[in-house]
Amino acid sequence: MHPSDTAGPGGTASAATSTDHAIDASGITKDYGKGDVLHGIDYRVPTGTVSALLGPNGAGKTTLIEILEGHRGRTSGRLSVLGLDPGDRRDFARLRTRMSVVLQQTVLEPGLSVRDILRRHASYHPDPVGLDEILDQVDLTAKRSALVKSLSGGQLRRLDLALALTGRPELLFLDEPTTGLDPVSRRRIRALVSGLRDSGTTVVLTSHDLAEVQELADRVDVIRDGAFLATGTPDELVRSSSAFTVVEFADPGVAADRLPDGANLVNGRVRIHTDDQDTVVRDVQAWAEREKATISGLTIVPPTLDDAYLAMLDAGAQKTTSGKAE
Ligand SMILES: Nc1ncnc2c1ncn2[C@@H]1O[C@H](COP(=O)(O)OP(=O)(O)OP(=O)(O)O)[C@@H](O)[C@H]1O
Repeated sequence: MHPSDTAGPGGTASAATSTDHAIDASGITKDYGKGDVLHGIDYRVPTGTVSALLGPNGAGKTTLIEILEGHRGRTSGRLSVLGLDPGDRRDFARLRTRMSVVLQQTVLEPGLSVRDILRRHASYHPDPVGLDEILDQVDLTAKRSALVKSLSGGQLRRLDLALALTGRPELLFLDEPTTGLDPVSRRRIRALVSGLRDSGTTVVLTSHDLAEVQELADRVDVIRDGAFLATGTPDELVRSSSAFTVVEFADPGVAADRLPDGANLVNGRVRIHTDDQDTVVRDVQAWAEREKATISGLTIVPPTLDDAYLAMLDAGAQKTTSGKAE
């Protein structure tokens, strides 16, 4: 889509030049006509990093990403993407050669071969990645002569990615890049994204696969109801969340009322949730000595980004609920 709806205050804001941040947005609002769905978003993405944008359905992710891509106008706020303003028609045209977008679904001509579609796309760019190299990167070498209409869903997604990478974009927007891919392709695409970042490409990722986000993202922004709830590295978000570490060991066969404080028996294992694993492990050892119980198969599983994200949304929901009640 061309930025036909980019008129408005956003379209006239001047773009600051910024080399250390591929994206530098402040005070972005969006009103589709029924009130703001983005409430003054400040969003900065350092150059050469992978940033993930997370949030529940309707949070405003697509709206924000489309504004950053120049496919949607903002109501107000300042925005610089690669030093240009995507809301400005001329800047948008310049940005198109420097950034790429991989959507979940793209319509490609079904009667063209993979090779022909990639060659044609390469002709739009001054310094395209070579055909063999790009096919290898997305693992489609064996399909170079296949027609688009004969490709599987996963192969189409990889072709989309190849098209996006052909022009060596400085900034890449990826929407659920590995959804629908088999585990081997998924691993390969993740390695490809890491490699892009290592070579200086900035990647903005939206994904509901939080294990993938935890593996790939240098930073994560969580948006809810049009405002950021949290920002940080995956580790920072996990550490600052109220999600628990789980300490577990095999059921030593003691009576339920003699288990350690706060412990539950789950599927033949004693399970304790804690935010202080060292104390729990010490307490469990002391308990075992007292009870003459044998501890075996002890595991300590720290919270994941998935756990932290759910705890964060839960806490946000509780805040909203208590706010309404007051
Ligand atoms: N074209 C539109 N016209 C009017 N309202 C819209 C339009 N697009 C989105 N909205 C509203 O803006 C809000 C944010 O929607 P948006 O699609 O940005 O959320 P999202 O986080 O991408 O959600 P999802 O994960 O479901 O795709 C929602 O309340 C939605 O109903």
